[in-house]
Amino acid sequence: MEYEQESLVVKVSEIYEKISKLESLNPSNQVNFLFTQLVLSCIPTCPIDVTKFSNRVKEMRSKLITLCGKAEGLLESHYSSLIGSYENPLKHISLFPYYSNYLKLSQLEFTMLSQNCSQLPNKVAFVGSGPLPLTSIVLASYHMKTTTFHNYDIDSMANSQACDLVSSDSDLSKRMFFHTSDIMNVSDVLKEYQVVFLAALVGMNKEEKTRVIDHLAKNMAPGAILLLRSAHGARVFLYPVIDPCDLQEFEVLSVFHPTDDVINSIIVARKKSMPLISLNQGLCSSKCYEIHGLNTLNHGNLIEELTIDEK
Ligand SMILES: C[S@@+](CC[C@H](N)C(=O)[O-])C[C@H]1O[C@@H](n2cnc3c(N)ncnc32)[C@H](O)[C@@H]1O
Repeated sequence: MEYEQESLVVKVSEIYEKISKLESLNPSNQVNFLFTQLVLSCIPTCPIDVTKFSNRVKEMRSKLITLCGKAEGLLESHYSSLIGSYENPLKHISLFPYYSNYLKLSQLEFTMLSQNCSQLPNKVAFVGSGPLPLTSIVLASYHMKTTTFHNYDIDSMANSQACDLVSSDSDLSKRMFFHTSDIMNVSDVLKEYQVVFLAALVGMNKEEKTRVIDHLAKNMAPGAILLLRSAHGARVFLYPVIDPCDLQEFEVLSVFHPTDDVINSIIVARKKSMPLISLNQGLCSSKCYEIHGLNTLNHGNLIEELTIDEK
């Protein structure tokens, strides 16, 4: 393991040790300080191959992702309650400390979607919308003003909080729907959505996430778009990673790895209409492949059309 990766692992491990000893993951100065330190440590986008980690580091990473997921859920629930206490909650949505990150992430996801869809979708699903469904709210408010959003969450409390945020808004209350279910139990209706968004925290490891992806592949309509969140570089310590080869039933259209404070990578893929020999097929044989980026976004970041040289 090169020096840069080694020192990163040491830093992340030290922060993990402190986080794992916290009494509670509810928002507090101490929790916020540690997770801010963790995120800042994981900003570098130096390529990291998680398959090369030792078992000890793999185990630490898996536990850390779970702790991050719990803390993110508690943070979103905390702010959803606070924002929901106002008469017009959506007018106070920017109280969420990472609202500007969601504005950027949603802008990027919309840009990538627009580059791969000939027209705006009428009906989309967001899987893992949570108590503070910011992506759906931002997309519906600023980018997709005629689209209906069907938000799925396994947690009825999360949906109840989310519903409270939009119920007083004359527009979004008619375009945002919330369904309480494990997405693994949702099948036929999935073929009605032209686009399915998959949240980063649905499936807390590659096995769980690929099970969800395979379920979506089985039930989405041919030609429908799957937009999912992954992680790249040091951010692999915060979220599970999905590689193009994990999307065998899809044609991977573009991959985006942010280099700024937007943490998630974005993958846009289209459900294959028929068994095609696709660009991302066969990548499972060798993990060491390069995705060459074309700097086509004026964000100074990389959006990577899939030109993959298999090594
Ligand atoms: C806390 S939100 C965070 C959303 C975050 N912004 C992201 O991109 O992941 C993640 C939500 O996914 C939900 N979730 C996890 N697994 C799920 C599943 N199998 N089906 C439906 N919802 C699920 C959780 O209940 C949680 O509310």
